[in-house]
Amino acid sequence: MKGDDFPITTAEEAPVVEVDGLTVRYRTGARTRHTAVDGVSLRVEGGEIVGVVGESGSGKTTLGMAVAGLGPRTAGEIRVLGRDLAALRPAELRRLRPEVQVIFQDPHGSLDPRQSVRSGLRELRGLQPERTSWVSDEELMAQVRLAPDLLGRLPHQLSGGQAQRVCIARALLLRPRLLVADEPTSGLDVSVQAEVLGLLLRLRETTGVSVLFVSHDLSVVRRICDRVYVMLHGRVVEEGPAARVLEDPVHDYTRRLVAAVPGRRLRAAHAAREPQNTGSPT
Ligand SMILES: Nc1ncnc2c1ncn2[C@@H]1O[C@H](COP(=O)(O)OP(=O)(O)OP(=O)(O)O)[C@@H](O)[C@H]1O
Repeated sequence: MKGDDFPITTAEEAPVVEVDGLTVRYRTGARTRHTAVDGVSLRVEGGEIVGVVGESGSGKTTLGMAVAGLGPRTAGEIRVLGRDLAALRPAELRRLRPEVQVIFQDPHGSLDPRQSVRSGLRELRGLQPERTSWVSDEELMAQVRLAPDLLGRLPHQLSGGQAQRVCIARALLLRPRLLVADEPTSGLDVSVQAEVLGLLLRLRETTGVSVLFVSHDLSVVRRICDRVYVMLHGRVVEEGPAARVLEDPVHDYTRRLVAAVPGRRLRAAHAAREPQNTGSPT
């Protein structure tokens, strides 16, 4: 089999991502290591939105970056569409890489400040011409509910919400099976946050994309996630359907996290699980 031509297992056949016993240790000095992720196992099925929650420093970002193939892995296995990332040859890895795209907290920081939206998309198309030919720039903008005249703008001419939608559009252009979204709405106003969450839910319906949603905000997680993993000191201490975990937590730590959320916000998030108003182009 040619290295760049192996068949990628479809989401129907294998989970989009399976993580088994993942451990990540950072070197913190000549003789010291910090274990940021400690034997974590998780899976994300096709079309699922799966949350990873926990306090600051619990290892969420480290886990998300390892799943995206962008961060270190000390031990354990990460399988994307049934393929063990560590066992792939470079050409196979290059082929698999676009299947997982990342959206970060700071959309402006993720965009090249000198590039208009359109020239940024052009550059991505140049890198992956076959994978990106399925959609025009204008259609892509419509998918993320952005007006086409924003294509000519530079990042600093976009609001935070618009810039995050551009980042989502850039990720979608590559037709990924998984979005790793690391606190994607944390820097946004509440109403803009709701629009971006609504957009992610709608994209899941229209494209079948799965999302690994990293967040410390339980009301946001309750609003969009099907299942959730709760992390403490690098370990998963509780997992299950988001409704069960956040409304009837078993682990003391999860109880404390839930208790810290003003009651009204979790109830509002519960109500917001109903059909979304994703807003019109902005
Ligand atoms: N490059 C690094 N070198 C050393 N330690 C690191 C490094 N990156 C992260 N850490 C440590 O690993 C632990 C997990 O960090 P991580 O960023 O994954 O947590 P997090 O749950 O995403 O936190 P936050 O919500 O604040 O982003 C923390 O104790 C952090 O200080």
